[in-house]
Amino acid sequence: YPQLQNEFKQRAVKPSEIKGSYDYVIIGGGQSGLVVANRLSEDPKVSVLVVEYGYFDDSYDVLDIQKVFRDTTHTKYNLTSVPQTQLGEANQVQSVPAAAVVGGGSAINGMFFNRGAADDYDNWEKLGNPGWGFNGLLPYFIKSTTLQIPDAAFAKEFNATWDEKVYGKNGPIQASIYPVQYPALKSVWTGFEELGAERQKSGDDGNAHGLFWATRSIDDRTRTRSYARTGYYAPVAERKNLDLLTGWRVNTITFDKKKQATGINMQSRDSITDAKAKITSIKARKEVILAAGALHTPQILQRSGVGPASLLQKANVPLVIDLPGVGANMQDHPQVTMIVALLPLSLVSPANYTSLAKSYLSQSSAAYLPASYSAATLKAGYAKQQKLLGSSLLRKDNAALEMPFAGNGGYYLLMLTKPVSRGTININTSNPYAEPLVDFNTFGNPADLAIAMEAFKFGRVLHNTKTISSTFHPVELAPGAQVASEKDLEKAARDTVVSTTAHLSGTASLMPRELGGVVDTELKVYGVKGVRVVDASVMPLIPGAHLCSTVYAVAEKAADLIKGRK
Ligand SMILES: Cc1cc2nc3c(=O)[nH]c(=O)nc-3n(C[C@H](O)[C@H](O)[C@H](O)COP(=O)(O)OP(=O)(O)OC[C@H]3O[C@@H](n4cnc5c(N)ncnc54)[C@H](O)[C@@H]3O)c2cc1C
Repeated sequence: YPQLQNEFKQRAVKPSEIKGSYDYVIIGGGQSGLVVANRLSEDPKVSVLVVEYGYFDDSYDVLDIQKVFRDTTHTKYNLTSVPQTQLGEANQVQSVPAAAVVGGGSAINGMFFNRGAADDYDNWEKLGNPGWGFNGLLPYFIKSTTLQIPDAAFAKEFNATWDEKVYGKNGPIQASIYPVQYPALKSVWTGFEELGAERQKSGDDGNAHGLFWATRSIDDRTRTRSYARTGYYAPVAERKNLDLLTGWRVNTITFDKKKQATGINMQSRDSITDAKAKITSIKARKEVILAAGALHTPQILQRSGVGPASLLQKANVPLVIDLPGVGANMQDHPQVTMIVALLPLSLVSPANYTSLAKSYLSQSSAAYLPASYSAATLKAGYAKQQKLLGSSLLRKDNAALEMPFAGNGGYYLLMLTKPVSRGTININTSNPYAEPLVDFNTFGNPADLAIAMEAFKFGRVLHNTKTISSTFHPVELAPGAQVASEKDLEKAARDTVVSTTAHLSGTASLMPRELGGVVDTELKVYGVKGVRVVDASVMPLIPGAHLCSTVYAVAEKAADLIKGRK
């Protein structure tokens, strides 16, 4: 790839070159961290340090879209969840995917690049966050992207459509409709239509329901990955006011007596097992910005004394501010596999959807929350979420299930897009420097289990449509036709559910403090000064989409807020 050399441009600072203070210190050079670093350093008078635990990965495999699921163990954290006793015995401990590399999740993800329905983001606004609905985010979805129009012959053959208005023309991330498709895709499409799924011009204009062409974060000119490093970092790597330090871990944010953040403590990654390792302090003259992802942002806050008081007491961490929401409200998209359409619950389960949604709405709101959600604020926040989610489940223009389809006749991923169970990410109280304890609490709320069982049944209905059955003659390999009774379907769901689609979110939520929120509408952490969160942790409700596109929009909006442009 000689033509791609520029994509790997870098100016890695050596530890000895690091200055003692910067205007902004960004924790994490992953996806959101690089967006904010780029935008803040546009002003040459402003100095920015990014501290990233991972390293640059200059392997061309990163860019090669055929290597999308290559072995990335060297660019990931290696951890598993706590046992989830509500799941099948062999399925309780699950891996927790999280990137550790410059570019973060955007460097290793599957390059699905879609947005949730307008209703998903409007729910953020309805939780008490003016400016954070779909219309408030749309300018940032546009700013972060460039749409690459597919070849006309391809578009005609596959009837591919899109809405140019909702993408940018010069945004850093290339969004394309991938023009290499199996011809049999058309038959899968027809099968969905037989069941009443509606074709949309686009899913990214707020209409993410029914059938539509989703974009991928792929630069179609070179058929390579377009990600935060190529789009946001490489073009500005030479800026002298932007330092990126790799292979270092931020331990804590430091505060003065007035709870004003003063900077960070950090140590080199190769010293983290050494109890006597040298700790380096860096001052932040203006702000410390957390972009460490939904897994580590709550851990760093808790380690710094910002989090649930009882947890911090157990861990012997001196309390700066009691914020029960740090590490709570954790959401991901669980998936059950039966070996893209975004389907409203009414389509997945025409006979039962009203009763499913109503039975969820009639639950006592605190009934299925994790035991650690003792704070009244967390319960109040979930009660408000329950009303919004319940009514979204009843809507016909919002989806409860995602089924991406490729047209190769198999492999249906059934992803629950509106999980109602809530998990936690907390520091390990016996060692806050070990990896955090992740409890997805998948199916903690029986409403998620009920929807997963309906998803299995829907897959069978789809296989039996005239077009799909006659084109593919599908044979169900898993869970298998013998799994028919409600009891067996429930067991299959518990035994096979995958807790994550690598969409960890919500652990430092954008919500009013009295609803268990952690950051305000300017993404400032409640109760302290000079700390913001700009990553996937702030999403108060997980949108019904893969998260990358929303992370770019949130980080772009965050950068404007920090610069004082609203
Ligand atoms: C395997 C995988 C597949 C995915 N597939 C898709 C997909 O196909 N489509 C899609 O839309 N989304 C996908 N996602 C989700 C999406 O990529 C993420 O939601 C998004 O990248 C998260 O961005 P972020 O900025 O919140 O965190 P990240 O990009 O994870 O950035 C956090 C960074 O902080 C660093 N860090 C953490 N702790 C510290 C510390 N103490 N000190 C210094 N640095 C630290 C980490 O090393 C990391 O680089 C996938 C994610 C993964 C992991």
